[in-house]
Amino acid sequence: MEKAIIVKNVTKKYKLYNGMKERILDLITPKSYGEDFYALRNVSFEVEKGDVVGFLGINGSGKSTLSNIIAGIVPETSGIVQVNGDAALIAVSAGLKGELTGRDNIELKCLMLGFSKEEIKRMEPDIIEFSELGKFIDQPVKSYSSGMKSRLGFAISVNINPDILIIDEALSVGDKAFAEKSFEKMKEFKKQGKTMIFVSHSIGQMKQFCDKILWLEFGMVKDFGEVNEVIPKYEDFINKWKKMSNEEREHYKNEAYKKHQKCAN
Ligand SMILES: Nc1ncnc2c1ncn2[C@@H]1O[C@H](COP(=O)(O)OP(=O)(O)OP(=O)(O)O)[C@@H](O)[C@H]1O
Repeated sequence: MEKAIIVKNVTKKYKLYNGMKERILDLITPKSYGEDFYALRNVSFEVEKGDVVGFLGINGSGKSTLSNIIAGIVPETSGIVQVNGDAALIAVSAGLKGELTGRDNIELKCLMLGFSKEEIKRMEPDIIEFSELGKFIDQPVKSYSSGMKSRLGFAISVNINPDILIIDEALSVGDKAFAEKSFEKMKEFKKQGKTMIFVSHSIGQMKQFCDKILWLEFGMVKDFGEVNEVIPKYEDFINKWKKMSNEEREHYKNEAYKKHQKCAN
């Protein structure tokens, strides 16, 4: 099978600073200040062409970090990321410039992706229609609600028709009607055999839409496999997690981060 995405031993390290002073001191004497924080640790998985893979995990598990790395927006600290084709990320307001109008953002994003002015003029009416922004298309994006930004981002990304589509929580901010229309569009793409990554907290949508699930837990791969195998395990975990006290959750989290160290050694 042809691979669309190969992720091998990917780690993303951030520095956490205790206040502005530490941040500035670290700029002067790099690596002396701040605490290392691993948003992802040794993440490996492969996506076959035409597969729809859902990223699942509780808040802060690294789903958006990994999506951004695959989309080429955030650099990995180490490891290998191979993406075979154009990848477009649809995330809440990803890549939109607030000072520019919606229409200018369409042009800018399409130009950056290598479309000619003529091609953009041809695509523009479909993008505007899909976005349902009406006259707001000529207003600066900074005046848009998060739902409006998400609609514009979604409309641009689906109309440029990329090989790989990465949808990060973009359906959760729009209204129900727009989310349903977008979900239908995604199903259409799936039928066409497009490769997709879908980040959502909606297990129902995952079951309907995804072939495989990557379950991330505190930056590490907890499981990767067929939807029917991984989702029941995730649901069991969520039920346990819901019943845990704050102390129990903290303990669970600390144990997970200890595993980080082990897998790095
Ligand atoms: N620029 C940054 N600097 C420091 N830490 C960061 C940065 N970006 C993300 N993180 C941390 O990395 C971890 C993973 O974040 P990420 O947004 O990828 O998680 P997520 O699974 O998408 O969460 P959610 O479900 O809440 O959207 C979090 O602990 C977050 O605080």
